[in-house]
Amino acid sequence: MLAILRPYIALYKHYFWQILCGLSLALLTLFTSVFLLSLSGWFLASTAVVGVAGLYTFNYMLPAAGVRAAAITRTAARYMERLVDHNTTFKILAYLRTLAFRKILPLSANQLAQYQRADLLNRFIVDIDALDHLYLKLFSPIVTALLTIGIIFIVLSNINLPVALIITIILTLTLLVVPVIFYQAGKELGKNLAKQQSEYRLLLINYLQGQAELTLFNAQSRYRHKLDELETNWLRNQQQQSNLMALSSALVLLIAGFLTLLVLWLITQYTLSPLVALFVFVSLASAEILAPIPAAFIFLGQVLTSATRTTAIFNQTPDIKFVSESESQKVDLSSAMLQFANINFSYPNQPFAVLTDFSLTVNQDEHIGLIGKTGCGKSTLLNLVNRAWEPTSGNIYFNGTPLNQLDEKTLRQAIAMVPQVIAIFSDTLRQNLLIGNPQATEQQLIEVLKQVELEKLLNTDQGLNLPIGQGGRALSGGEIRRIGIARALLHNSPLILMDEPTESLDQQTEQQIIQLIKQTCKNKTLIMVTHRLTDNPLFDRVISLNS
Ligand SMILES: Nc1ncnc2c1ncn2[C@@H]1O[C@H](COP(=O)(O)OP(=O)(O)OP(=O)(O)O)[C@@H](O)[C@H]1O
Repeated sequence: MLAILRPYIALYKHYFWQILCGLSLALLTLFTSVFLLSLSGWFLASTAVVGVAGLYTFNYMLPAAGVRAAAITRTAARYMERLVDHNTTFKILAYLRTLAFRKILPLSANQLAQYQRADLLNRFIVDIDALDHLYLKLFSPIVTALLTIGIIFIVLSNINLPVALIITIILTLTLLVVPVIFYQAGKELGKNLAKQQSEYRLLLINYLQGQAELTLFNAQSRYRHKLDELETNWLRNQQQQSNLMALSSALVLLIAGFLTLLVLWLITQYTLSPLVALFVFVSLASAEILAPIPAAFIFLGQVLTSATRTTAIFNQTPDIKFVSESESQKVDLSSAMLQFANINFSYPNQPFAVLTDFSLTVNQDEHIGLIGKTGCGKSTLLNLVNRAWEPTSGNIYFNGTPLNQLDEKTLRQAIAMVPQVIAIFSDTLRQNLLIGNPQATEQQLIEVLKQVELEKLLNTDQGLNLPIGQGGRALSGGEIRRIGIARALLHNSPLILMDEPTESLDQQTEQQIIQLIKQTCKNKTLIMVTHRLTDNPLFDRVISLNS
């Protein structure tokens, strides 16, 4: 268990002072609680003893002021403790989330393919969120309770060692044994809850994304039934978890009550010093010290599952490694010549080779059309140039330098890609274009929109700030391709890769796009995957991958 949590606990050293401050405030809160209880108890008992006779002789003011001061200090300290602890937790979560993002980004398509998108999102949000229990509900209360018990023992042992020992032993045993019982009782439940939460999100996201199809095929209710079933089970488990938590609080209260009775009995039995009455209040307050801990252990199963799932992401090392900028070979980026030398490639766990001993030289400013039967490996070839995948053997050279000796920035500068499916982000037209080149000026953006014949998108009051994508202005298939081409043009790289840019377009739009590519790629090297021989006039050479 510790091995799973160690990497996350190790993070706490970066937040040492904040954690120390949080712990001190937690201690202050607990001690003012004990003090408040003791003083109020004493005050009530004393006023009862002196009765009306003490109206003019008993000093009511000082203890009353003490009670008020303790109550205010307790509230303020609790508030400050929550503020500091939550701040620390948010900082830790922010660090973990940034780390997870940094780990996910360089993973290859193959590595990411093992996760469903919704599952990845789940790990990123829910699992990392669950780790906040670790500090807020486990680490901080346990350390505070241990310190409090230690300090209570030191103070009480000076008054009466045997009773102090009895209280300390009972509190320590409760701290050690009760959480273990509740951890065991809640372990499976926690695992199931983490799993069910993740499954529910996955199913819900699929349901929402595929709602149009589900409605068209009248399959909504069947899918909904699955979702409802999962939700019912999930709620049942949540209810069981709440029952366990209630049971843990009841048990802790019972132990605190028992301890109080025991101390009272000891005082009356052995007529101990009146100061020992303080022990009664400590026993009463012990419920506050211990109560959060068994409940936290019920969540431990969930935290462990989330930690395991998060660590699985953190431990992935990218399949494809880029050399650093300082190690990178310098290449000329004003033009592009590409050589494929004896490339062999097969996808992991696939029995057949997609490319076998493939060699080709694409000269500077040459336009190559890649054709071949569906599934023969055309898109794969472009992805090898992009280094989304690595050839099993053989090398690809850009202007004479092997691709794997270029750092990522240089490679991305060298290549612009128009993929088969172009992502339109739910953002403004401007931001969607700036993906191609964040430094592009307003004038360049307008110019490129004219080049790809999309200037009509500027005919609104919003201009480049027109929202597009989900929730914004809808774009036709041809317009989306043009946005893809516009991004590639803005990128201004010497090599352009296009994966079926005219696929599923009508003949007229297809011809317009071909003309557009012809014009805009005049002084660039182009490799374009196509199924259509009508694209032929665009190419200097057509390469068939079938042969
Ligand atoms: N990630 C992957 N894992 C395993 N096999 C894959 C993967 N991607 C593609 N393939 C397989 O590799 C082969 C080549 O795929 P690729 O997409 O390169 O073909 P293509 O020639 O571009 O096809 P199309 O013309 O239909 O787009 C196909 O048999 C495909 O099923």
